[in-house]
Amino acid sequence: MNQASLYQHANQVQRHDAKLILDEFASTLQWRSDGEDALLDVGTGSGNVLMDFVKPLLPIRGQLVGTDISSQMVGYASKHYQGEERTRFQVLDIGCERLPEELSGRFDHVTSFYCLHWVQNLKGALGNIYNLLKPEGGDCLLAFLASNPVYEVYKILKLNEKWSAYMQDVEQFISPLHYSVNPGEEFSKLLNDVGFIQHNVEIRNEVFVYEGVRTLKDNVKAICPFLERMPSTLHEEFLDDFVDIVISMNLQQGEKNEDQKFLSPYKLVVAYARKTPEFVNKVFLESPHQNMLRGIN
Ligand SMILES: C[S@@+](CC[C@H](N)C(=O)[O-])C[C@H]1O[C@@H](n2cnc3c(N)ncnc32)[C@H](O)[C@@H]1O
Ligand SMILES: CC(C)=CCC/C(C)=C/CC/C(C)=C/C(=O)O
Repeated sequence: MNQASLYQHANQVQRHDAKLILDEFASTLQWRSDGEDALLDVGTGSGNVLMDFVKPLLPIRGQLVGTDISSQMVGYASKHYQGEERTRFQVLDIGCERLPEELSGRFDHVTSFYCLHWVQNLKGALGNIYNLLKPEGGDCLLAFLASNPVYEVYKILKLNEKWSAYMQDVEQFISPLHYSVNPGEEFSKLLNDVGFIQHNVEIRNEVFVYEGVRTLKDNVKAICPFLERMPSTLHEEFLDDFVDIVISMNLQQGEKNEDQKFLSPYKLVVAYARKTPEFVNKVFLESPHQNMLRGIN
């Protein structure tokens, strides 16, 4: 996905989920007492989630780094938010073999919203998130799709000879947890494997309602990796076929008029993890969030 301005204007579900999760975890994140927190966001995209919902939580002297694998996204965010103090954007593939020196071990917090389902090497990405945090401790808040009906729609579209040539590698764009029978347990194990000793992982069953066919198509256009491979003259036909499959999956409500809605039931992984036990022990003694801590492994 490289269409930053499309994404910036058609990311209602992503904004909705990030805001809810940040409201919930704002006081669980372990803010420094000196207000000099450094926070790195993974898969920032066009930047509006980071700037609208994460930046307002950061203390006044905090530093923010937005990162993304797409130089187009980074270019858009840098331009759109130029002049924002203590904020910069840089290209980073969170699945990379070796983290850039200037990022490794520098951060108090790592956040990531709606990115990790794009990364097939989830363990490598989590290892990198662990290593982005300072050696003495830090925490991360991660939210991404375990499953979404969009993946089943892609697989059906690939069977159609009109689209199959553009979709040969469809599995590369399906969440690595989509086929998991217990995505929460699988993700907890990965967090453990890379070194996070304390963590809380939840799988949330959500339903998002897209109001009208244009809203659904715009949201698909903003994230669908296959459209940029085909001539733009085919886009509307591809999207029409997409919508027909959604209807055949009984995800439509109402008829072809103003009342037409599309339901998207999906599973969201929401994970909060801290790096060091000493750090956690201190937090356990001080934290008022007893219900949250009961869930920590
Ligand atoms: C759906 S957008 C989410 C953007 C933003 N976090 C939000 O919540 O609106 C996913 C972003 O993850 C980025 N991405 C995909 N694979 C990545 C990787 N391996 N490393 C870093 N970013 C990646 C994409 O380029 C895209 O901008
Ligand atoms: C009804 C139906 C199939 C809706 C799918 C809607 C949609 C655009 C899902 C996108 C999921 C996704 C991969 C989001 C992202 O990465 O931001």
